[in-house]
Amino acid sequence: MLPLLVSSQIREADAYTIANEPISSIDLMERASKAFVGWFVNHFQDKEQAISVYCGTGNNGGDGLAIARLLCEHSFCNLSVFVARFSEKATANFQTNLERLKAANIQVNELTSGAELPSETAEIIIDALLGSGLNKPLAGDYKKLVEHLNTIDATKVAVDVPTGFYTEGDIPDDATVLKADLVITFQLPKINFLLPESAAFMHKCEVVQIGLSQDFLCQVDTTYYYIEEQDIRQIYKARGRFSHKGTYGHALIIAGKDETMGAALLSSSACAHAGAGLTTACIPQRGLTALNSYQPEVMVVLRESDKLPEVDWDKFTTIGVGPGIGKGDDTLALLKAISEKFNKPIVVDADALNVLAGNNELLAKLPKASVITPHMKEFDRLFGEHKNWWQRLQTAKKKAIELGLHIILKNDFTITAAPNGKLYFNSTGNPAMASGGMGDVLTGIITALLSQTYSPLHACLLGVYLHGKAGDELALPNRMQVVLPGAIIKQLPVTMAKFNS
Ligand SMILES: NC(=O)C1=CN([C@@H]2O[C@H](COP(=O)(O)OP(=O)(O)OC[C@H]3O[C@@H](n4cnc5c(N)ncnc54)[C@H](O)[C@@H]3O)[C@@H](O)[C@H]2O)[C@@H](O)CC1
Ligand SMILES: Nc1ncnc2c1ncn2[C@@H]1O[C@H](COP(=O)(O)OP(=O)(O)O)[C@@H](O)[C@H]1O
Ligand SMILES: [K+]
Repeated sequence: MLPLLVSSQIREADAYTIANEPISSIDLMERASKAFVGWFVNHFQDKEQAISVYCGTGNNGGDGLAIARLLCEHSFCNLSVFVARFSEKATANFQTNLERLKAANIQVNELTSGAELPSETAEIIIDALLGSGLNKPLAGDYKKLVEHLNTIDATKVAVDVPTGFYTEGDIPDDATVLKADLVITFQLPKINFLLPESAAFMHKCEVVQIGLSQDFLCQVDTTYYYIEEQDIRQIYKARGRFSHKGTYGHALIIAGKDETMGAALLSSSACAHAGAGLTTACIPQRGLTALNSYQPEVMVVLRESDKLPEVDWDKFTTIGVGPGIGKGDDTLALLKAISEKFNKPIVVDADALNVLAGNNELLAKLPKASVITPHMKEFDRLFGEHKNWWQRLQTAKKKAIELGLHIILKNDFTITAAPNGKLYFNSTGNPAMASGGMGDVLTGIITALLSQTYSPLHACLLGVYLHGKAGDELALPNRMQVVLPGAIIKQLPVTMAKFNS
């Protein structure tokens, strides 16, 4: 899995690579700039297009100058280069690249403090003003320049980080940030790129490799990881010969009420499709016919509204509870019964979470290492209002450790917070999946994986990945705007089949 680093660790990774590869700092910058240009020339093929490159005087600016020189070498010669001379400071690599640019006879325009900003007609603006070295909100000349660039109707491509964007931590509400159409970032996505607040400042992000030390990246101590297909391949277990339904456990889905029976159908159907050996749904009588016709493979334990269902708890490998179950006292009674009678990890979602929000002491009594799957609103109901996603990450980490639970915070890049204090970002899923019932399917999948004796952490990582991957396989090739939960369910065995080799 990819470790995600905060900016101080990125600097350490640069320094470690320079010292141990070894490679000089200027050559590392050249490599980064070549990686940027390599991606750029493959995707922007019109060499006549007017391009303006705006450079600061730090290393991000140094990249910008090197990029301008390399683009010229690739025959992009309708180039204008601007250096923002807003401070006396300049890094040695910036200086070297300025000299190289001048030696290549490329003209540089200097923008000085307070001077009038250039009128801009370029079709592409490359932003190399500030990168991961940002240490305070933009103010004064930088702020003015970025505000000016934001008014210009051009395609904006940021080098590494959009100027003014905080790569980790809180992004102030009133921050001035360059609005990039595309960010070509070095080596690793930056943590805040994966949070919804970034949407206002970047439309798309591409990661290019610059060869930072793998030794460093393998041993770095970080909280944040990005899960990729190769990690899932290691987690996924193909079915063995001589296995039978007993091998894959018996999952109990407790869900549904009259008005929201669909949630029970979706989660129990997803559970069966994701490979539980047996699936039983605990639902009200009124849902029986619907369930039998929708998914005849699923068995039933009936539930009356004012009475605890008669469940032979020991019979089940795991439980998924909550989708469409309602927020009544009967849900509370059920959760209490589960916490007293069941001691293997379970999945708790939706209304069951809303009931827990009013009965926080019960959260600590859930079976050890259980999984809760809140979306943002459910998360805030459980743990209090948060002003942004960075704060939610910190709470998720703290609560996962404190409660000994796995917290799946659902989002574009769904985050699993584990009791080991680590946060894992998922890399699959797309906006076509933003439709009601999608979370119910996820609950069914994770319950099925627990039933198949995946560890709770692996069940979370694999479940979230497969759910998003099924959605990607359906939506992306056909540019579909909407994929319904039922379609994801049907796709699951196909998605899983690809991991069987
Ligand atoms: N050898 C290396 O260290 C490499 C660095 N790279 C580039 O270097 C960048 C980081 O470079 P730097 O650390 O020089 O930092 P930046 O170029 O991001 O910033 C330059 C300086 O601006 C000042 N600054 C910060 N916030 C400011 C603000 N709000 N207003 C005005 N000035 C402000 C700081 O003193 C900072 O050091 C990366 O984003 C990447 O583009 C790449 O070339 C890869 C290799
Ligand atoms: N834009 C998106 N990108 C990736 N995944 C998404 C997106 N929108 C929704 N999803 C996924 O769909 C699911 C929605 O869950 P939830 O909000 O609980 O739905 P519901 O309550 O309707 O069942 C989550 O797993 C979420 O990650
Ligand atoms: K930048």
